[in-house]
Amino acid sequence: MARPRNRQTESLSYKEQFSALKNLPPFFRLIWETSKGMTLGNVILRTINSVIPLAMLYIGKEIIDSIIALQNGDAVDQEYLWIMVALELGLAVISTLINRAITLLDSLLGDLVSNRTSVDLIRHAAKLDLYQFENAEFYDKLERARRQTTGRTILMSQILSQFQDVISIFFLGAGLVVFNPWLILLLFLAVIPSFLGESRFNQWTYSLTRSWTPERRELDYLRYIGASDEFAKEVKTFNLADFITKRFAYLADKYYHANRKLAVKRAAWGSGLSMIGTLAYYGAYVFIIIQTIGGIITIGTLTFLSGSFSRMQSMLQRIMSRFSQIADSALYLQDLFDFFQIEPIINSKSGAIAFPEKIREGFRFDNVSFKYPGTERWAIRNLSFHLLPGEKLALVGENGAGKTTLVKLLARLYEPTEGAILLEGVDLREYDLKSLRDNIGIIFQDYMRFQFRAGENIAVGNIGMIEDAELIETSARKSLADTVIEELPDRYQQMLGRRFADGVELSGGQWQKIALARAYMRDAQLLILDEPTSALDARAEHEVFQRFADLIEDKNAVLISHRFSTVRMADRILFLENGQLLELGSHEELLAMNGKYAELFHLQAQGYV
Ligand SMILES: Nc1ncnc2c1ncn2[C@@H]1O[C@H](COP(=O)(O)OP(=O)(O)OP(=O)(O)O)[C@@H](O)[C@H]1O
Repeated sequence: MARPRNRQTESLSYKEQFSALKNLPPFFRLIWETSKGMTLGNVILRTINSVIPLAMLYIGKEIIDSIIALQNGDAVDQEYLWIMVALELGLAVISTLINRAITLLDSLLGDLVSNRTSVDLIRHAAKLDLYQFENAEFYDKLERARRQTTGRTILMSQILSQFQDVISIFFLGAGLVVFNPWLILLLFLAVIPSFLGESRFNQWTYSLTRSWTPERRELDYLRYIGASDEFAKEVKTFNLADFITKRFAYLADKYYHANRKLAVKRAAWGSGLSMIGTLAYYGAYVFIIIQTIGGIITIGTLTFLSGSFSRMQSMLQRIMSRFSQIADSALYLQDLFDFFQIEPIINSKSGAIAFPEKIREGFRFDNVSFKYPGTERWAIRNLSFHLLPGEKLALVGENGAGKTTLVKLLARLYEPTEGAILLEGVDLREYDLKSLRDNIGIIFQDYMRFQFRAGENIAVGNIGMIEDAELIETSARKSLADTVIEELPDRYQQMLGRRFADGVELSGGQWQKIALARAYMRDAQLLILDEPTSALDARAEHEVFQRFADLIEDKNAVLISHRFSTVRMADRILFLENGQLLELGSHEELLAMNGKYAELFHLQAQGYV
């Protein structure tokens, strides 16, 4: 059972927390660029709203003083009083409307920002290298970044509210200073302990959440396998529900306890520290009452001052605790920006050359060796061979021999650790990556079954041509997927898979025919089929490959198959063992050699393999 690893539990320093604020300007830029109009509208409305509290308090003071003057007979004209009441009503109405508009803008803008971040995240992830996806640390980063795409709406309104409250407090403070500047000092002293406490706890929470990223990722994974269509079949037949729940409960419980400890501590300290603020308020209140009794200030001023003191106190507390929340969110934001900082290693060089229009010399493996990042074992070792122009080469070898690795190197999904792969005598690394990818089509054994429409599932082979129905249908005919599609109720418009409404599930072999059609969607000069036909019966596979070889004419092809009846159709066969070239030649040549290929061929012919 997975146990929490050694985690870094110490919290971040105040300096680190403050330095995270540097993420706010780029974040604000992101909001601004998402919608200038909404951001501006939001800021204007909040600025107007921030003056309202002071205006309301002042009008309240005038109302009370007017009433008292009328009662005492110091005044007879009620007009001023009613004007003030009407003004207060007007302000209350305006404030309500503005608040509603702000909430609306916040949520709309928040949605747009989160959509935009998600799009950027998908785009950036697609740019990264394949090996980066095979690294757990990378997944943690990706996971943390992914979580930031939706949660940041709150941060946005927090920053804007902060701006609004700071202006409000400035106005309220000005009123208070006129009366007694010491009250302001008292106010600040009262909220500082609570602020420091809050930010300390925020740092602890951040450290805790961060150090638990691998477990939270595992929890998400367990939740997913425990309740998803993809796994339902095996979870049921193997009776895995208990195993998954126990594993989930163990991890979730540990996380809950770690979290609870902190939450309880936070609540206890939080209430103690905010009590100091309450005491300060009542201290100031007593002082103001004494001044009123002494006749130094009017009752209206008393309500104005106590009102503005109390509002300022709660506002200041809010500003301070919100500040630490913002700093905290800014730390999380760091995860998002960190992810965007990760750059792929496999890139086009400046001055990269385009893929040749027609291959004349072919591909040459020049003493190529390759280790997967983070592993010690050579997956490919000292491999040298020449793939001639137009040649159809079959790769054979036992499981784990390195066949898929070889084609991944050929498509530059990875780069050789040693040696080089040359195309037309030039290192593959010198070619423009996009032009290279456009000219190499691969269908992997673990190709994706997209829960899209049938036509779209074929179009993914060359997504730029998704509107070209004729090309999609021709590709389907070439891979024999047309017979599958003809039987679907909505034909090319048929939703595939069971995840969405009216989806139709296909058999393994039917899916493979659809996936194979992707290879025909683009005019690639090198086509690679990495066992995408394993679910077809031997006759169908033979037919598919025969058609494939005929249809691609003079283009290069690399085929991987465990069926010798298919393999023998290739011009030459490369036999790999432990990443090394064991035998290379035509079917007849290899049989004559009477080596490993011949041995396996005869075994299969007799029905033993
Ligand atoms: N992403 C990876 N990270 C680390 N090692 C890997 C990775 N993919 C494959 N390997 C290792 O590299 C070796 C070659 O694997 P490869 O997938 O190329 O074999 P294969 O010949 O295609 O096998 P099969 O016939 O089973 O598809 C294996 O030992 C495998 O464990």
